Amino acid sequence: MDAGAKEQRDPAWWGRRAWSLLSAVRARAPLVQCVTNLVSMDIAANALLAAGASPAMVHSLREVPDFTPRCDAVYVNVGTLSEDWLPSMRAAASAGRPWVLDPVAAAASGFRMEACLELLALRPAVVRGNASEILALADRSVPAASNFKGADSSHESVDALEAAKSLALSSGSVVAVSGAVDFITNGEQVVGASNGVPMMQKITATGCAVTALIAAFVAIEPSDALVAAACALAVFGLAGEIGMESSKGPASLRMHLIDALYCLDEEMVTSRVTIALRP
Ligand SMILES: Nc1ncnc2c1ncn2[C@@H]1O[C@H](COP(=O)(O)OP(=O)(O)O)[C@@H](O)[C@H]1O
Ligand SMILES: Cc1ncsc1CCOP(=O)(O)O
Ligand SMILES: [Mg+2]
Repeated sequence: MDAGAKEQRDPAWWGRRAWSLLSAVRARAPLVQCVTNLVSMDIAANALLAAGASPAMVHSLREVPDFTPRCDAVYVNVGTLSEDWLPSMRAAASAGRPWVLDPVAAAASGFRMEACLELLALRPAVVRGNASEILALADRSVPAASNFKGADSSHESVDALEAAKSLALSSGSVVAVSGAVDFITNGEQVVGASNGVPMMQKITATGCAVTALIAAFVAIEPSDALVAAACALAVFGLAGEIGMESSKGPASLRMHLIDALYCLDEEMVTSRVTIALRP
């Protein structure tokens, strides 16, 4: 990105970009193969459908050669990793389609960390995790931290910003750290997306669902994964904000977030998406 391009990327530019990518998802309904965890399957598929994409939860190794090449993007998520599924993840990630990785609870075990690092070496377009996951991946270790919370983060997204940058440089992938502010970086530029509500952390697999949405946006914009990831995170966060207006707690937010994602219009997206290039 040259200096001229940077200057054009004001908040209004991001709003228009988010709307154009969401509109393209709706128009083209990209097919997204999801090799994802058992907890997330329902919300990830429903989030993709509400946004206009076509989800397919296909994880048999024997189906990858026929199915994956016909997909517009692949989503790999290690949340309920088992030895049986790892070969499918490897194969789907290696099928030549743009793909994204969600390293759920990367520090849960040596097995999971090794699997994440092996998958990362297959060059996802984007890796999206919470702060604890990105810190662990960047460190390539399973720390004996007393505050380890499994799939939940025990850090703020800003705590993982430097780790995200170094992980992006070492892996060649765009790295997105979610949280109160979502940071998205290719190691050089950093973009912050500030949409969302804290209650989203109280719904299981919202992180998994937003990573699925990133895959749909990457299917539309494979040559600019940084922009695709930032816009997907902001759009999902905005759906959370609008959904929260009618919600009493996590269960109703889950429903209203999906409805809001489906109902987003140009005015809402261009006026409320909050994305900015960080200095
Ligand atoms: N404190 C917060 N304020 C606003 N949005 C948040 C907050 N924490 C998380 N989110 C949003 O919730 C979604 C899931 O993020 P996160 O909880 O970090 O992931 P995970 O579920 O993988 O731990 C993202 O869209 C993120 O932007
Ligand atoms: C609770 C849980 N356990 C294994 S996968 C999973 C879901 C994690 O979802 P998220 O990373 O979006 O919180
Ligand atoms: Mg997660």
